[in-house]
Amino acid sequence: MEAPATPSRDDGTANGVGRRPRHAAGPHPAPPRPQTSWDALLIRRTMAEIAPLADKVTSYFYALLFVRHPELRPLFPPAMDTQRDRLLRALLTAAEHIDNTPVLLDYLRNLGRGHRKYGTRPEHYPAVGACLIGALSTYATHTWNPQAEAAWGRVYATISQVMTEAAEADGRDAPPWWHAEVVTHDLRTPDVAVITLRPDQPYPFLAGQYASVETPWWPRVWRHYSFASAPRADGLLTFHVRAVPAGWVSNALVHRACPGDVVRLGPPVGSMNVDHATDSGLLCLGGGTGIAPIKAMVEEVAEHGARRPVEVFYGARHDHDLYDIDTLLRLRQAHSWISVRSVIDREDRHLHDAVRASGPWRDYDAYLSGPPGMIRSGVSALQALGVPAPRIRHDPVEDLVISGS
Ligand SMILES: NC(=O)C1=CN([C@@H]2O[C@H](COP(=O)(O)OP(=O)(O)OC[C@H]3O[C@@H](n4cnc5c(N)ncnc54)[C@H](O)[C@@H]3O)[C@@H](O)[C@H]2O)C=CC1
Repeated sequence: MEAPATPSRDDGTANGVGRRPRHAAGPHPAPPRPQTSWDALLIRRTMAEIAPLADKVTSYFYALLFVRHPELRPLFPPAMDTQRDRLLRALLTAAEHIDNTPVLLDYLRNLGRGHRKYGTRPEHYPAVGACLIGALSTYATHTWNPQAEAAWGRVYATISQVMTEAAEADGRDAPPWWHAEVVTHDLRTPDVAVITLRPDQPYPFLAGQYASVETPWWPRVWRHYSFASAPRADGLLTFHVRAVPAGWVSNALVHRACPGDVVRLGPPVGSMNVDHATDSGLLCLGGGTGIAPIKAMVEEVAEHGARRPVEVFYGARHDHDLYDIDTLLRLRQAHSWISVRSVIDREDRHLHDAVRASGPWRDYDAYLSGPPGMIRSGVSALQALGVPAPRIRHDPVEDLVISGS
């Protein structure tokens, strides 16, 4: 059901799909899962049947949509390859969380808000819903029946209602997108740029969040990047971008963008934020350009004024990949309670090994940001050290799996 171009991060192993609701495992444990409803069972049955045919279902869905509604084609990016994966992911997400109302609502509201920048309007939803049901009924030949169709109809009606209401409410006090001018472009390595932008109007966000970015060279192709600084008094925003092979947006931002160019930004999203209600220590693992939100959060803690232990582990494959170490070292110099350790890959020692060796970390809130493999190995190392899962926070790993384009 996910309509136009949901952004993906393409600086590395991109996060190719709409962010899933299982946001940063936060300090609050997830509520117990309610009993599975009949609709949820029917939805999951369909999903299980179409899972092996995902490619066919998504191609058929888009073919139906563009044949029946050619006026919607311009809302989507010129190349639909990455887009194809997103549809199924959004469906799986909705299906997976259908009985977990607060989580699903949060996800759908963000999705609705995020869709404003694509030009999605309320009247587009029934068109998408009819084509979705058309595609599912064509491929879920064993499980499709009137009950399944009714269940999908109800669920889709809820999804579209929540999304349109959220978009409408957001429209009362926020623009659908922001224009932002490149103010500085600093090529720190042959493929990593630190870019500073000046939005055309105030852009409120929290350290740890991210935004989707569209360049003028690839209209309607959006990618996620995290804010690399805490909110600043001058309103400027900073992003770290690595140009990845065949990464449209990342290559444009790293190798083409110059001061004076104007990009578009979607609204801020993400819930990997610092909890200022506690004074627990922060254990931060940043790998490669994943250091961006970690730096933003450390700056925020510093600005907040409370002295709490902050232990940063900055992982990189080679020395020259530690492109932002000087900034972190300056922060450490200014605040005695911040510690910064860089960890260069060795055959027998990676970032998670270094973190494990310096444990136990049981009393810390852990924040991880970087490639999916790093997040997974970091999380298992921390869990093995006894850090409770609710204290381990990161953006959803599933979103980091699909490569950007
Ligand atoms: N640019 C941004 O704003 C943000 C980027 N990210 C993500 O961070 C990643 C950064 O990519 P690169 O800079 O190319 O990082 P990279 O591939 O150079 O790796 C950085 C660190 O992660 C470790 N690592 C990589 N793969 C691993 C694996 N399979 N198992 C264990 N450790 C592993 C490396 O050892 C190294 O310490 C991308 O996936 C990007 O999507 C995440 C948040 C923000």
